[in-house]
Amino acid sequence: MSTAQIPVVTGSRSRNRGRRVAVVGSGSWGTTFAKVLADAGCDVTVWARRPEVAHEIQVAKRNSQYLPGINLPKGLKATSDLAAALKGASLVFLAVPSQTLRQNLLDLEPYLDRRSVLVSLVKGVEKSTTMRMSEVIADALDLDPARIAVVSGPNIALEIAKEQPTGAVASCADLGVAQEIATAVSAPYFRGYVNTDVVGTELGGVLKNLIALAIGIVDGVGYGENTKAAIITRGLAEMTEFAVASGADPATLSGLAGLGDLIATCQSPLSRNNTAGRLIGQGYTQEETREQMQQVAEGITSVHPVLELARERGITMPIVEQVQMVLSGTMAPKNLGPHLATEDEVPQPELSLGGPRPGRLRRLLDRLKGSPS
Ligand SMILES: NC(=O)C1=CN([C@@H]2O[C@H](COP(=O)(O)OP(=O)(O)OC[C@H]3O[C@@H](n4cnc5c(N)ncnc54)[C@H](O)[C@@H]3O)[C@@H](O)[C@H]2O)C=CC1
Ligand SMILES: O=C(CO)COP(=O)(O)O
Repeated sequence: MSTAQIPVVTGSRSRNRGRRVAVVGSGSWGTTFAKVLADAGCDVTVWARRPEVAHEIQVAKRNSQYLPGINLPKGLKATSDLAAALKGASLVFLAVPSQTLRQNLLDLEPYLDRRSVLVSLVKGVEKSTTMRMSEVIADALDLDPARIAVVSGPNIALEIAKEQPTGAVASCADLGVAQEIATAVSAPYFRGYVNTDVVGTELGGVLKNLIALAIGIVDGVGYGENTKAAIITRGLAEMTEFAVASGADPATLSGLAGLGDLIATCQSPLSRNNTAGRLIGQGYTQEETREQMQQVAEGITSVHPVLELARERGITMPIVEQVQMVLSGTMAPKNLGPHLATEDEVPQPELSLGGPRPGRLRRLLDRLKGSPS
């Protein structure tokens, strides 16, 4: 079993009794995820970099900067002391910006229990190395793959903080560990699914941000639903081809961590990537957009490394390339469109389907298996 998404029974409160977990990062996702874990019955401590944020969560059960109006569970604990946060935690969920993760890992290493599992909730790649977050964890801490996992899905933080139902995929090379994580996160309004395709699950979250930037850009220009539907459909094809060329199972990209997250992020005005794209489409510069955004928009940092990896893997990503051109100011936002083929690409009959290209995927899979294409 590599990619089938197996739901884990909800209502796991009793199964999670006494399960100590930590969440590193107290922005919108770290705080929301800590609430999910607490509502699933886990004993949760969230680590905040800023003592005043830890104090507000611990005492007032609020995080007014990132989740205004949300009451956090009574039992949720918070601290700015990493050692205290990690003490006894069997699962350590990481919800910090992708570019700071490596340093955060080095900071937490001295306090990490040898048996605890590190679970990335982060949807970016490290710019300086082009590594996915699970690769950064392995590289920084030299851990066995069975101790590294990811959780990803259609998870707009504020909606989940309001207990609107959704789910996510917990993925680990060790299926038993993935099941344990899915049980830990299964709250009444949040369902955990499992697979062992870490690459596909993780890349779904990274790549949908780039397509959401494109959607925001054309939204900012004023284009309507046809353009957006075409970008989403062709975007999924680009995501799938890139992921498969990276070793993922194509089925993962059709699931919650791929298509599911793509839909949520492209449709929601709450998405930071979508919002950043919209500002750029409206004519703000990248610098002005960064200044206006109070939160992390991972896609902006991921565009360059993803295109670098695509080139290495012989993949064309026309939409992502256009996003890069708009961001760098070499293409006007109004010219971004779902151009189906670059000039040197002769459309094959299968392109007329407009969706993922089965022939191309088969050739990519053959190439990875070492079969003649
Ligand atoms: N917000 C959401 O809906 C979701 C976010 N994610 C992912 O979660 C990750 C974290 O994003 P958010 O919580 O949304 O971001 P955010 O912008 O809401 O919060 C970022 C947090 O990181 C902290 N931070 C900044 N520099 C830091 C450093 N050097 N060390 C430690 N912490 C630092 C900030 O103080 C803040 O608490 C991102 O990769 C994002 O893609 C994943 C799913 C949903
Ligand atoms: O990953 C997310 C939803 O699943 C959040 O997307 P944004 O980072 O664009 O807000």
